[in-house]
Amino acid sequence: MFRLSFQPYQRRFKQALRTHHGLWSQRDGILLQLEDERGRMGKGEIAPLPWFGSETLEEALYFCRHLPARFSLHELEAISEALPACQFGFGSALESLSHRPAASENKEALLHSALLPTGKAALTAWPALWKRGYRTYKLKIGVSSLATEQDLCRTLLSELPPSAQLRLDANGGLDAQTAQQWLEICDGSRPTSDIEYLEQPLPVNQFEDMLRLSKQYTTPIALDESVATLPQLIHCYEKGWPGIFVIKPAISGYPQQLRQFCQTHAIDAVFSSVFETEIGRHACLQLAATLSTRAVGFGLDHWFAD
Ligand SMILES: O=C(O)CCC(=O)C1=CC=C[C@@H](O)[C@@H]1C(=O)O
Ligand SMILES: [Mg+2]
Repeated sequence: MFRLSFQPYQRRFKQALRTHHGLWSQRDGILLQLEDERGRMGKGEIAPLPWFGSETLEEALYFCRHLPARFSLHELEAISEALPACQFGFGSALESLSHRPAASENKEALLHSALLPTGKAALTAWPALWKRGYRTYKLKIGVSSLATEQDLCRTLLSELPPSAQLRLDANGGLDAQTAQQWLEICDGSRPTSDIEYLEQPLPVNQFEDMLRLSKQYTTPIALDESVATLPQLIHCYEKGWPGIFVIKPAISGYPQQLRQFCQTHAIDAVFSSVFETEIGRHACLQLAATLSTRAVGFGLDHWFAD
């Protein structure tokens, strides 16, 4: 049997993150601790991202508040699929309690990608991140006009050193025509271009259009919102998605199930943060270290006040 203690937290961003979903200025989450009958303790984090399809913070708090004072492993392993952030938080706490040390020594070998501020601020932000060792950057698009963002992207690519890689993330904010225009530019600048991939160009309900585009252009397309939870990821895999899968472990569901799927299916995965704290980040990077070779999207500490 287990007992739970938990604490909601808030982390304000230094500057609001502007994406096609809107403005996001504060990360709200829950830190939890499990204790078993042998006195072993395990820490976990619940970091919901409702606009990606996870539960809300309120739903996660309701779940935590309504667990009995002592509960069984069965109850821990039977959390609803409607609560993927809770599944991750309790699943990773269980792993840390039983000291399931995944290949954490690889964590240090991970390459990291830094999320740039949206718009022209990206041009002044990347040099300091370069000095800190980042060689992969992500730029949000699908927020301003196509012409404005394409000019910005061209300027950024002209400034970045040749060894840098750039990821473009539309958060589903393009339509088929503008996605095609972006892919023309991306393909047109290959092979010298540093554009690694175009992330979630179209809304989740346009899978077939993204599948068609993935066959028409060389630049890889990465699904993110479309594969936010493990059931969604499996669904897109079974529909034959040939491209990259962006995995946000903290909202994907049980880490055990995610590990199992990725170990048995050779998918091209990029592990990505949801701006969680060090507790959730540690659990996510333990997964990334053994399941992907691409830079991980956890270069976010510059988004928070020191
Ligand atoms: O993946 C990364 O490189 C950093 C994390 C990141 O970009 C995101 C985290 C959470 C919500 C989103 O706005 C955004 C994304 O779409 O990937
Ligand atoms: Mg994304």
